[in-house]
Amino acid sequence: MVVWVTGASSGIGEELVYQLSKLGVSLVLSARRVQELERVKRRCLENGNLKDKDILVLPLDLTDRSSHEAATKMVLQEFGKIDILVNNAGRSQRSLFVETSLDVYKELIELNYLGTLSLTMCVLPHMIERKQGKIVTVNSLLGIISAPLSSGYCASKHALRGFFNCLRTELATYPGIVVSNICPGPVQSNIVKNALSEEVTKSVGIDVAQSHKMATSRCVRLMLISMANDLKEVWIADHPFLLIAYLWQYMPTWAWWLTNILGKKRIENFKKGLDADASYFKTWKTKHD
Ligand SMILES: NC(=O)c1ccc[n+]([C@@H]2O[C@H](COP(=O)([O-])OP(=O)(O)OC[C@H]3O[C@@H](n4cnc5c(N)ncnc54)[C@H](O)[C@@H]3O)[C@@H](O)[C@H]2O)c1
Repeated sequence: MVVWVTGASSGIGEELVYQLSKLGVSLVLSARRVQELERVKRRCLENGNLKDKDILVLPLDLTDRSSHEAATKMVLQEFGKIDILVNNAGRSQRSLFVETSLDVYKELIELNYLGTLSLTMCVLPHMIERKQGKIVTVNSLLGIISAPLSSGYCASKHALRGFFNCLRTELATYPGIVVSNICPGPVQSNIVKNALSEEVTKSVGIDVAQSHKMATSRCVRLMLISMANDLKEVWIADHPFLLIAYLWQYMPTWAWWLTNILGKKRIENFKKGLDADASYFKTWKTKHD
């Protein structure tokens, strides 16, 4: 199998290629920083069952849509096929709408939404020709629910979920092509550190507490099980996050009431310069450890 993973230089994407390398699939590692991708490749070779020729480092900026066709051709030249495209690259947001430049919203849509669509558009004709393949998109619980300080991120992830649910129905005549939305809750990674803030040139930039988040390895293991079983949508989270997602799905009026209460605290923390999530989840975790 040939698996192409975007955002393979960090977090969920990085862990995903480590676990995939142990399964003996050929890998294409994409992100913007070639040095980081080379580091990840070296670790895949050290820990996995792959040889140098089985891993292609392919630098790619998801927002540079004009480069996506050539990148796809390069993968096909190298391996002759693409079995799975994992649309994983993305950025989050930590800022209030009233304080945020419209450019931040544009960037989140360009990267998380249009960049993902563009790469999918390049790869899909090849899957249609072979009548098989998997398009796996790392969405988020924030593609289902919404939380304050992430309005642009939520919008981009909701858009992605709507798009891929629609694409799946357009591909109904190709039952060998699987379209899968993976929706994790909080997972340990650099997502908050790399999140956009009020200006497009400004990211959060600091390490935040991660102990209330799911271990990256656990999230990726559950992703792989979902992929192996062709699941169409997967919610990967512990409680209370999973419970909140169920509330949003089945009892939205209650969910909005609860989100207003929790959200108020989140905004307070943010305004004090604290990590928006850590303080109240720390209390919850201590009670339940
Ligand atoms: N960590 C979480 O809590 C969490 C929860 C739900 C969903 N997600 C989603 O998981 C995916 C991976 O995020 P992560 O948590 O590993 O964060 P991360 O910041 O550790 O990794 C993000 C990856 O995307 C890449 N990337 C960013 N901008 C890019 C661009 N313009 N072109 C190409 N690559 C680019 C980064 O280089 C990095 O490799 C994202 O789509 C994110 O929305 C994360």
